[in-house]
Amino acid sequence: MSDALRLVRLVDDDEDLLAVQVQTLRLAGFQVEAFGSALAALEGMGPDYPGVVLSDVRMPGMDGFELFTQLHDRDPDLPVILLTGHADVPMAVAALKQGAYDFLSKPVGAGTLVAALNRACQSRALVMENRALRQEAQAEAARETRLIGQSPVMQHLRDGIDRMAATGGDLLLLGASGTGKETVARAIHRQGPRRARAFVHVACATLDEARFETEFLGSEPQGRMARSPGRLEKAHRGTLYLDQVEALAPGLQARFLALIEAGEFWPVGAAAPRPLDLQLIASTGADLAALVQQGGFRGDLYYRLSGVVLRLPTLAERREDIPDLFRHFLLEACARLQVPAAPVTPMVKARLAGHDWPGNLRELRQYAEGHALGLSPFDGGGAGSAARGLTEMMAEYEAGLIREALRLAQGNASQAMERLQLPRKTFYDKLTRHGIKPAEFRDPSR
Ligand SMILES: Nc1ncnc2c1ncn2[C@@H]1O[C@H](COP(=O)(O)OP(=O)(O)OP(=O)(O)O)[C@@H](O)[C@H]1O
Repeated sequence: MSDALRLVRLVDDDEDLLAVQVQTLRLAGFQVEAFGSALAALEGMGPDYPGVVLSDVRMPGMDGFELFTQLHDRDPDLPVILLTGHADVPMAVAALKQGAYDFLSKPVGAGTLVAALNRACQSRALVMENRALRQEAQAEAARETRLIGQSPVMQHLRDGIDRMAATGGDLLLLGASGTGKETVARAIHRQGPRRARAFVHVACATLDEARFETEFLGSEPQGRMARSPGRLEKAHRGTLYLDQVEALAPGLQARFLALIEAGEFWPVGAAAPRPLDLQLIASTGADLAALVQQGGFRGDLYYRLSGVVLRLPTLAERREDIPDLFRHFLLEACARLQVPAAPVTPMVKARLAGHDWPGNLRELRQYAEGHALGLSPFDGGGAGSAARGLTEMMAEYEAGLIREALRLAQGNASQAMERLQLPRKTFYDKLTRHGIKPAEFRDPSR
């Protein structure tokens, strides 16, 4: 049997029979939870129970049929197998019609029992997997973000996304905080052949040895019988996204490298490892090559991860996308917060043009949200207006116009000056005051 969890909740008021069945099933490799009454077996059973139920029908108090009915109400997909004596067959047939998985007539041989439970566990595993995928797809749809932006750097990035989705190769995403690394990783996953499988996000900064074992590998926590699949297993056939890979502790860097080099993982309940099949996307805002030089990151892992690198531009490198992005975030915020669409005032435009947006898309998104709530200047006297005076806003607007002129002139200062109709000295004074360097607007490929 493949990846199915072989977990059985066994219910029988006959202690001797229960003991025999427990032994038979444990020998056959099942994890067994034994209960002497239906009431006890019902305890803690919710729709997320990953196993199956095998119950005797005839029991004092609540009988097996009633137990099945109650379980069926909680989760109609839960496989319940009933063990019946000769006289109970009509009742068992009625239970089948109402959705019981199967019934077995006593006395039942070990082979029949094990085969029926194996089938039930397989069916349960399929249901649980489908539910998990559906949930993931719903969450994905809720998170789904259209990649906004028509700037050349963004077009270039889109080509990279298309290529990576088509090849399914491993990839390193380089970009400052908030430039959209995770969004791009999700876009690659969504466009690629693994879209029906999971996209698993791993925040490397939160991983320590213990969490690597339990949460990532899914190893057995002390004293617990059931192993649950770790994030690695969940990413099998899907995409594994290693966020802030530079934050991976040195010991974990070594373990991680060994794992991807070996290309194997242990699924829950499996007797042997399986070949690991996933698209690995790592992201970093750090200069990993420099970290390697300084001994802060393993060179071998760096080379393994950085075969293909996509660099995400900062917002300052694609200022022409800012108005579209802002409108997108604003509409999204107004819909989410259920407030009327906020107008884009001249002061907002000035801020969009003048500010440097060091926090990139995340900062722009927050600003849009603040504007939707009336917190930006002159939108109703919120926090923003108190913090920023007219002089500051004018300076920002001015800086924005100068940048725009330099961009249109591709860094040529004389042309920019002409556009702005400014004398040379005034122009250069303003550049100094705003810390603007024309060279940054030149096209490096020319
Ligand atoms: N091209 C895009 N178009 C529209 N929205 C985007 C785009 N890229 C990113 N976003 C949005 O910008 C915000 C930041 O993006 P994301 O979380 O992907 O950045 P990140 O680089 O992974 O950030 P960090 O390094 O801080 O984790 C998110 O709200 C995301 O939905």
